[in-house]
Amino acid sequence: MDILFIKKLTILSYIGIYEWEKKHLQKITIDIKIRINNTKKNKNNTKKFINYINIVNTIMLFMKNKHFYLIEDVAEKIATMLIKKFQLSWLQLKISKPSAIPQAKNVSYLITRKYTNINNIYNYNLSKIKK
Ligand SMILES: Nc1nc2c(c(=O)[nH]1)N=C([C@H](O)[C@@H](O)CO)CN2
Repeated sequence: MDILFIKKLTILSYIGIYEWEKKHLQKITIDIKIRINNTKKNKNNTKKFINYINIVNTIMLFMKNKHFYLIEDVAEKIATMLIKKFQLSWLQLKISKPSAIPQAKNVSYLITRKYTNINNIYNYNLSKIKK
């Protein structure tokens, strides 16, 4: 099994449950591990690949100018979006908020998600075509 690993993608975002956190940018970091099936080839017999720059740009665009309450929400939303958009079979995503607890170096939320429901993928693609 191969893994594409993006480590400590750093983003300034509006995140937190308190009122002041809606207007105050805070640093979060994201670690993502993506399972890669390296045996797949396309019609021209060349290897398919997941462009990690596209993954990063998708996350940055998603986070831009939005407020999220919980790090749990951000993890779930990004994981769902990446699985659907890039048709990933498995990913692990860790989101960290280093400034959250003064007495702790970091606080993180770690999730592992699989691509399980093909209907969701079709719905997603369809909704994009309709726009
Ligand atoms: N389980 C969680 N607990 C808390 C979160 C969170 O995202 N998930 N967030 C906060 C505050 O926003 C805190 O980070 C402010 O510094 C508190 N608890």
